[in-house]
Amino acid sequence: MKIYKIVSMMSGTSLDGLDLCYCHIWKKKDKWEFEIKKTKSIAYSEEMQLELKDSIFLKADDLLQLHNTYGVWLGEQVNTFITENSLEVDFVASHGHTTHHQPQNGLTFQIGSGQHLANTCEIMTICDFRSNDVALGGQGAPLVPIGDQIFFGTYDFCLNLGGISNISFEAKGKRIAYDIGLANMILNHITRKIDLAYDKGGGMARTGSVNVDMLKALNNLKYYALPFPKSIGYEWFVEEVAPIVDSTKDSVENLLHTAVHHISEKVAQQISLNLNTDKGILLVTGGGGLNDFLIETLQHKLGDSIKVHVPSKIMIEFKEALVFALMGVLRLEKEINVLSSVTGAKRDSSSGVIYIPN
Ligand SMILES: Nc1ncnc2c1ncn2[C@@H]1O[C@H](COP(=O)(O)OP(=O)(O)OP(=O)(O)O)[C@@H](O)[C@H]1O
Ligand SMILES: CC(=O)N[C@H]1[C@@H]2OC[C@@H](O2)[C@@H](O)[C@@H]1O[C@H](C)C(=O)O
Repeated sequence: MKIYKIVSMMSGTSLDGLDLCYCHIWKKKDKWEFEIKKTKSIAYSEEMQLELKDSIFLKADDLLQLHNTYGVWLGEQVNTFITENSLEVDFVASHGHTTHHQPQNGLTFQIGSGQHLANTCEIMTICDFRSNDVALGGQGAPLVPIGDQIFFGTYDFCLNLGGISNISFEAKGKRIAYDIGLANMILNHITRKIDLAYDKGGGMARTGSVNVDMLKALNNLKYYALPFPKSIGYEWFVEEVAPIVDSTKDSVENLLHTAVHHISEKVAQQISLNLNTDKGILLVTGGGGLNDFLIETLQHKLGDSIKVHVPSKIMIEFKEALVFALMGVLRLEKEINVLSSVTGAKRDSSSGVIYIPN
């Protein structure tokens, strides 16, 4: 039995940092299985956070430069992670960092040049998992649902509360998934007003109260009324959401409290629309799983028919990185790793570009 040994990396939209995961993945009796062996999170410096956040405004040559230097930086992080833990590695799977995501215009771009990365760590690297699906007319996102199906299929719903919230579930024998909308991106945007990276445990949000006008404006965002397949990027936040938050004159506590109600209301709505059992389990991963106030508010809005399950901190933080490792394995095995039932592409695909160090 072949056991794949992988270092995978994810840099998400909340811009908190880079997640590295070392795992083993193997197939037993036609079923993929995994074990997470080591993990590491590297918080972005304030400078790097700003550089990545503002990358949507860069000129093409500056963006390409960043693509290359960030690729080298990723390779260096792989080297350090391997040395620190004396790891044996077959390949690296890297999501990169999404700077542009406009599937409606036929484009998505994750920086972190695969060739620079592979050359820096001298290990075969698989990355650029989204472009092929967009070329096939799909959203190129979300991609993690293939992992939900293969590794976490016993849950009725899988919810990711990252920078953006997205959900995945089985309906009529098919995996369905889409970005629901806001999550930590809006919460972090609010706390940055007082130079705070995030609201730990939702403690500040808990002490606030709802700003009715802001809640109404957020709930009325056009994206929520669109049918799936659908996905969003940081561009959407800058254009549609930030103006609502920034024009609301209220305390940080009230802004946070309102945003938590909005996030959980939208998630609960999507679940009740797609619930076809009277007792279901919702797996929640992503940093929002560590926001106690958000989880409590969500459970309250969901009522008794769905039990929110928050797994271990490792699973909360590294599930996405783990799934990119699985996607790399599936790519090498020429098995499907992107589902058109989720993205709306012309067909399923085995996506990801393979770079050999040179
Ligand atoms: N203890 C905590 N309490 C409250 N919120 C937290 C806590 N720890 C992390 N978070 C929130 O989770 C965010 C990180 O979440 P995560 O790493 O899942 O996002 P991401 O992977 O960047 O996003 P995406 O999945 O959208 O790409 C942080 O920026 C912060 O807002
Ligand atoms: C384009 C892009 O990077 N999208 C991210 C983002 O962050 C959450 C949500 O929006 C999801 O669609 C996706 O990430 C995860 C890893 C995914 O593809 O499943």
